[in-house]
Amino acid sequence: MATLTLNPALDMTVRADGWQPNTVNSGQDMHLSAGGKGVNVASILADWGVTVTATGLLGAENAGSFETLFRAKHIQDAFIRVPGSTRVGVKIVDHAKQETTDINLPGLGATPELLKALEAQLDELTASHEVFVLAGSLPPGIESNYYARLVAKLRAAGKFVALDTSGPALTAVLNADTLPNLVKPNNHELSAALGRELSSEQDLLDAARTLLTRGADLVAVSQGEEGALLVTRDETVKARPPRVPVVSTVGAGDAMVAGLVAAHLDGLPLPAAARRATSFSVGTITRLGAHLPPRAELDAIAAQVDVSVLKTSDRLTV
Ligand SMILES: Nc1ncnc2c1ncn2[C@@H]1O[C@H](COP(=O)(O)OP(=O)(O)O)[C@@H](O)[C@H]1O
Ligand SMILES: O=P(O)(O)OC[C@H]1O[C@](O)(COP(=O)(O)O)[C@@H](O)[C@@H]1O
Repeated sequence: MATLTLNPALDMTVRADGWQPNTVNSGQDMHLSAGGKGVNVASILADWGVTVTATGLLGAENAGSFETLFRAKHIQDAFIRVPGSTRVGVKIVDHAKQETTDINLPGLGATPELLKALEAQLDELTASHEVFVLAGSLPPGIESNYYARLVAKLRAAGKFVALDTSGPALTAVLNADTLPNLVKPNNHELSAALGRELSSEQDLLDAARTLLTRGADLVAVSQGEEGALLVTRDETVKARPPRVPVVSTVGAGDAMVAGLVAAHLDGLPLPAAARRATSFSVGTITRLGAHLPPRAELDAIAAQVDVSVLKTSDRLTV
């Protein structure tokens, strides 16, 4: 399978317990990790034992930690190198309050020449890969309908396509004629993309079901520590995570996408897919960077995920 990251990020996680805005704070620790949504999905799927190719646009000047990650996890590096440095993603974690604050920057601009090279790379990968994960924001220079057009192209070629993005790029996909097989917005991203407040779980379910009638096969709406709603045309599942000591929530959503793709590859039924995806997310937030814990720890987390199958007509309480 292949992941596409048009806007990777070198995530700088600063631990500053009890930090306050608008004042001077002391930090305890700093950690840099190669990230960005598709990179994280690739990293977690590789931990699970899946053969992964990672493509996209990567700044040539600070590619080292990405290359180290790809080598360590045997991820095939199909990134197009871009002049300049990949953006830094600033993540401030407060272990005392169990809070994570993200500051995501715009990223390196793409040029028509780079997009041409990327298109050729994607065509080559289409010939040899069946599953594609398109993940993360679009950098400057890429039109907001980029994913929408790519989803149509990949699905016309018979590929399984998963999408995790936000903002205008998500709006464009959700309004297009061809939807991805799997879409995983969080509740805020889905509200913003549809331009209306989805304030109850019933609102989220209704929105998800509309996307299913328009061609998606699985809509997973994640809701942070509340868990996630996973909806197919036949079934609706709510997966609630166990409470864990959170090191950083960065990568929680990417881990969920990775878990859902791993479940798809194994043909798991929806409740088992929900359990696996949630265990991947919870396992990831107990450590820095997008990495799965050892198998025994992951299995123990999976056993603690609360999965309930809802009737289509069930009204949920928030
Ligand atoms: N604080 C938390 N405690 C336990 N599980 C969490 C927490 N935050 C996120 N998760 C798990 O990670 C999943 C994805 O998280 P979410 O924050 O919704 O994704 P995203 O990173 O895309 O916004 C959730 O469905 C949940 O299972
Ligand atoms: O591409 P975007 O939307 O700007 O997000 C980039 C950020 O998302 C991450 O992939 C984490 O995503 P999630 O926490 O949503 O799983 C970071 O590694 C990266 O800094």
